[in-house]
Amino acid sequence: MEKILAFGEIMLRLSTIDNARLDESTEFASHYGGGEANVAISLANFGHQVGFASKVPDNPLGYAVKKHLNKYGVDTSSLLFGGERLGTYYLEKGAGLRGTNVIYDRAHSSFSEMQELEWDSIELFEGVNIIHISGITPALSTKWQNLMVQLIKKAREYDVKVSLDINYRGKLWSVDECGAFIRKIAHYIDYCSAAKLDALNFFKISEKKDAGLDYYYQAIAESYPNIKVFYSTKRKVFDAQHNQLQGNLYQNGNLYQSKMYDINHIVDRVGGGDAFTAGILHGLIKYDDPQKTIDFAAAASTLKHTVSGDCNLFSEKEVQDFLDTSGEIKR
Ligand SMILES: O=C(O)C(=O)C[C@H](O)[C@H](O)CO
Repeated sequence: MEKILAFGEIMLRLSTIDNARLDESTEFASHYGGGEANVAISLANFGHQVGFASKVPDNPLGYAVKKHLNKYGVDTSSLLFGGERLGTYYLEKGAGLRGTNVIYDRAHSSFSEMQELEWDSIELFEGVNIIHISGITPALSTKWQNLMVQLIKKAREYDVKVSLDINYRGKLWSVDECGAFIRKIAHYIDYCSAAKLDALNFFKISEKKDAGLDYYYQAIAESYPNIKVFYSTKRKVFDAQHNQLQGNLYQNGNLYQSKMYDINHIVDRVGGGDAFTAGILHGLIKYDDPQKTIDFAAAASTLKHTVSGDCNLFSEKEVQDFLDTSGEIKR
């Protein structure tokens, strides 16, 4: 069985209730969030062997994170304890035309303050086939940019494939900073989330009139033939509760697309991309069929929009049932 190791920061998420503004909120719903942790949990729910490497404070807040991950079957033997605080983020939930707003409170967190990779590489990569990382971690500090390069190179030494979700976060760093970093590590990546804007902004591909997504993937692959799989979602936002979503997967020179889902009652959109990424990794590991993989990933992401919190809570069978029945009552 393949083992995946997700690596990144996990945070406490405090969300406003009933779409209240943050400054008038007297109570918050609490969840845990973090792009890579969300992927780990979703993969565990699909039945994979998955670990999560991070650092949280050595206090009840950190222990609660461990319990949260363990509840879904995520291995926490690489979860370190120490440092000052658990990163937090606030989510002011949007409604109608008012979009959701994220406010980070993660400076000086145990994870972001790490000065070196505190793991023993042999233990960290023991039995691991794929490491999943995202562009959120290097956005935390220049120190983390250096550490990520070290981590990725180590992963390659141990013959571990590298999955990167670019996950650009404009509140953490600039497009230029992100692009410079992505181009620095791109030669070491096997699977990469990227859409047209990522191709233009981060891989510096020139825009070509009327070119389809496959043109951009092919152009990136010419410079980085090591990237075997590209994937992205195409999203049309009507308002905070109504989006359309379609999945794209580029493999072996071909573009595969899912159907376009009309999600007209969004409960919580955050983590939808992570659910999609987990669906892609699941498909790459389990199905030797790119069309099946993209159909599964888009369905998994669509289902995620129906539950609160960052994590996708559906099993492989539930996603498969949804693909087969599309929302019918099951009796
Ligand atoms: O934005 C971040 O840094 C997070 O990791 C929080 C959320 O979990 C993430 O954005 C969801 O993809």
